[in-house]
Amino acid sequence: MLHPKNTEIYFTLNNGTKMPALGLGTANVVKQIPETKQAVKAAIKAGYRHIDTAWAYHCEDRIGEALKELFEEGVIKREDIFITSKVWPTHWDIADESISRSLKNLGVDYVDLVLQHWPLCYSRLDDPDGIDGICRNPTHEDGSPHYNKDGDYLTTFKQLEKMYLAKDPRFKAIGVSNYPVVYLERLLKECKVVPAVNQVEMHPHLPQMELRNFCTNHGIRLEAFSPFGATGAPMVKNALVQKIADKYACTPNDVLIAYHIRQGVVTVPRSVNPKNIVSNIDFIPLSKEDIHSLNQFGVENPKRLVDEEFAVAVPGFQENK
Ligand SMILES: NC(=O)C1=CN([C@@H]2O[C@H](COP(=O)(O)OP(=O)(O)OC[C@H]3O[C@@H](n4cnc5c(N)ncnc54)[C@H](OP(=O)(O)O)[C@@H]3O)[C@@H](O)[C@H]2O)C=CC1
Ligand SMILES: O=C1O[C@H](CO)[C@@H](O)[C@@H]1O
Repeated sequence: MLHPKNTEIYFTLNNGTKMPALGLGTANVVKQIPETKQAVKAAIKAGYRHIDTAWAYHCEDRIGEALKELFEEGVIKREDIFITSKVWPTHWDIADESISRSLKNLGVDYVDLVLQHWPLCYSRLDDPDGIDGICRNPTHEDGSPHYNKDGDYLTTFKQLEKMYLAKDPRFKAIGVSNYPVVYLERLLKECKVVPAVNQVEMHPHLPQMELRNFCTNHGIRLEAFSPFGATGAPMVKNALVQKIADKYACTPNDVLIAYHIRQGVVTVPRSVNPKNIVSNIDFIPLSKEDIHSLNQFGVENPKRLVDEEFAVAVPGFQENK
């Protein structure tokens, strides 16, 4: 039976926007940021039509260079691709400014999706070595996160909602990231717009079953970040994933991507290696039974692999520290 490639699968968001199931992640480690441009060009030429980025990744300008060349070469037009950017906690109360900064760096008039990156409010501290002169992860002298104590994390989404309801042409949809169920419950009580997406860490060690059920019931599309377990791709070495890969004669990465797409979850694996970028396109017809066994593995062995210390204020993070 002929299957589509992962890059040919699209999901519809709650406002009718169509989002490619597979995207290229661009949260590259600092030393690999210069490789972002070639990674984006390789991905687009391989058939990817979705780029996941953020102000905080400090690479939107390099993505912009890649897109400029791809548009000029006639490889793609702006309307052919889906771009996500995100508003970082340093910009919790100036989402408008953050969006404008990202569009300038990307060299585009609009993005398809804007996410509130974290439900947190950081102080905005000057940092000549930071991003746009701002310290990305401000801390107190004791190393604890330098939150803005007067800030309310929901302010950011409320600002996005206000711009969205005013039909701001700079984006098509709005959403959140790293929102636990309890924060989504508050958002749904206080806001009019249901987030189109909630981007969270998901993989067989973190199946997020409660969040998955909640988001499905409320029409919020889940998007899996760190599908391979972040830098070094630790999930690739998982014994159950490797056993299932052997069964389908595919790579563990293929299983880790199909695990999401077969459950209606968008995923955005990161790579700067053109061979890996191409290999992540292969669709695997993962069975319901194999998906269930992967979910059950995580239910029995829950493990957050991207447990950011700066997220200590968010329920569900740093709990085992
Ligand atoms: N909203 C949020 O708070 C967050 C969002 N994200 C988003 O999710 C994206 C992906 O998550 P991320 O944590 O970056 O990492 P991933 O889980 O995607 O893993 C990336 C690693 O996998 C390796 N890899 C990729 N493809 C293959 C392959 N076919 N074979 C072997 N190894 C492979 C990469 O190495 P190589 O480059 O050598 O291929 C890299 O080391 C991010 O880039 C970002 O866009 C991530 C974290 C938080
Ligand atoms: O999106 C993000 O990527 C980095 C690295 O994983 C993380 O700090 C942030 O939430």
